[in-house]
Amino acid sequence: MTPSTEPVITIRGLCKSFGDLHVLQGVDLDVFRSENVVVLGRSGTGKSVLIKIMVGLLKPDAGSVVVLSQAVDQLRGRDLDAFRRQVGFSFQSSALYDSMSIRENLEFPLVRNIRNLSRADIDRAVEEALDDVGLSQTINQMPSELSGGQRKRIGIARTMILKPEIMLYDEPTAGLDPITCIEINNLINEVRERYKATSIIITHDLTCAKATGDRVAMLLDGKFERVGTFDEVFADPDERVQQFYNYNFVN
Ligand SMILES: Nc1ncnc2c1ncn2[C@@H]1O[C@H](COP(=O)(O)OP(=O)(O)OP(=O)(O)O)[C@@H](O)[C@H]1O
Repeated sequence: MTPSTEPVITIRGLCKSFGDLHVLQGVDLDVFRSENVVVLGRSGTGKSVLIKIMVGLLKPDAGSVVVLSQAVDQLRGRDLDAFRRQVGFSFQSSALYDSMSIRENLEFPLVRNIRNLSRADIDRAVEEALDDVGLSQTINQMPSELSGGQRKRIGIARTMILKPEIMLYDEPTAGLDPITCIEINNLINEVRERYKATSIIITHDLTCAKATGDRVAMLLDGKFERVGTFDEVFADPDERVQQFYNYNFVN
């Protein structure tokens, strides 16, 4: 699928420091509708800070972040709540509630965010979301009974059940075996095909980056100094870029 030329996320001159620690130092990025953009960067380079600013959990020191035509740092109260429903955040830990069954985990965001849903509507949405991730059979199981890969898939289903326009994936393949990683990569691509969602994928896993990213943006010294296709970015002889590549495949 070819992403459109309509930007749904526009970041300009974004800066964020914590005391003397200058984490983001002028980040610029456009993300287009239905595009998968992978954000790469070493630990502590500010990937999570960037995502938190994008969903209004942190305030920038300078610069602008416009998501779905809204200036995120201006949003308050109900507007911020409505905005966050359009942006799904799939956490690294899957963030499932261990004391709830898979059905209850999937019902939770629906009941919390959408009023006046009938029992039949809820059942249909849960069944569809589970079917989308190929785990219909787990509906009455508990999270502890599932594998790490299955929990990740349920986490993605739980985020997708609200049909967000934008998906943010934080380390979607961390801690999974290579075959399960490939399944998750395929699922990320399927989500985009099925829902025309726009996705930002934070990862250290270059196989994931290559498989899912239309473009890759590498955070170096507080900026996206390298943005392009996977092959374009890693063709760069810059030592920092090559080091990132080599450590992924050698160590
Ligand atoms: N609320 C905060 N207060 C102070 N420092 C913070 C805060 N949030 C993040 N930082 C610091 O900002 C830097 C960037 O953190 P961030 O979590 O964005 O890194 P990251 O690139 O996501 O790393 P990783 O790949 O390890 O998850 C870190 O040095 C972190 O300690």
